Amino acid sequence: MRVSLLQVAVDDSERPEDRANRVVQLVEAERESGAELVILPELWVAGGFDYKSWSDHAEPIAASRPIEALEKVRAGDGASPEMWLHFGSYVESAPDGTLYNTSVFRGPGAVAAQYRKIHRFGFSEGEATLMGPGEDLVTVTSPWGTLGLATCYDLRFPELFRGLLDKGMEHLVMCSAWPEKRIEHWRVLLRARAIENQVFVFATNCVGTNGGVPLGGRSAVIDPWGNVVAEGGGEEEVLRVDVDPALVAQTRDTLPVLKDRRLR
Ligand SMILES: NC(=O)CCC(=O)C(=O)O
Repeated sequence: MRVSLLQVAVDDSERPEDRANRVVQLVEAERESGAELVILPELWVAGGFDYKSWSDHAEPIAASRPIEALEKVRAGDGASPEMWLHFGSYVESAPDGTLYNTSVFRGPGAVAAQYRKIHRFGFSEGEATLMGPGEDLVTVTSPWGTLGLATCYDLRFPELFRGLLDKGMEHLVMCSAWPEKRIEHWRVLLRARAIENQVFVFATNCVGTNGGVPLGGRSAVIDPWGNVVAEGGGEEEVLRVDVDPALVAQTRDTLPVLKDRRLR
């Protein structure tokens, strides 16, 4: 399973359209490198903390130009296999006008999923006041096993991941815009979610300064035993890993703690 995590710089100094064009090229390069699954971060076009611009970027998922451009790269020209792509998340405008922080995931053929972030960050401002909460847990069936989707602040709510586990999750795919200030929480919680659910965690964060908030990077791949397979630094970069998805079943057989769960 060859996975690429694109730790994108989402700087206030770069125009979102320029960033979108740049990221399409980065994804193209991952396709050429042989990646099977590519994962982008949270709100990488509009910016996770540039709240004031969100209404300018809000649109239905079906009308998003960055998604349309990335979909062409994902699907390819038919000469090589279609990729699996987590497009990151976007400011979705729903038909009733509500905004959501919505992740888009697509794979070969008809594989398509959308996840509206359930836990909104910001307390009395930002996402918590400007966006609606998602209601549904989302999993995707893949050749490597069942993928569970989650976004950033969700990481602090372990019951969400138990819910995904009960839906068959074997690998967790996360997109984030997690600030540098609390990056040690991110690092600990990613490992905790991997260990307690015995899953691979593939978590892509942003870097750069967005809405004046420095973002922390440290995108990571954690195996089901809790080992850090790869971890990013604090600059834009691509993490490329080749992992064996069978490690999930092996870990669950070796240390069958999930069979001892008593409360559901
Ligand atoms: N974009 C987010 O959800 C940020 C979450 C965060 O900063 C935190 O949980 O701390």
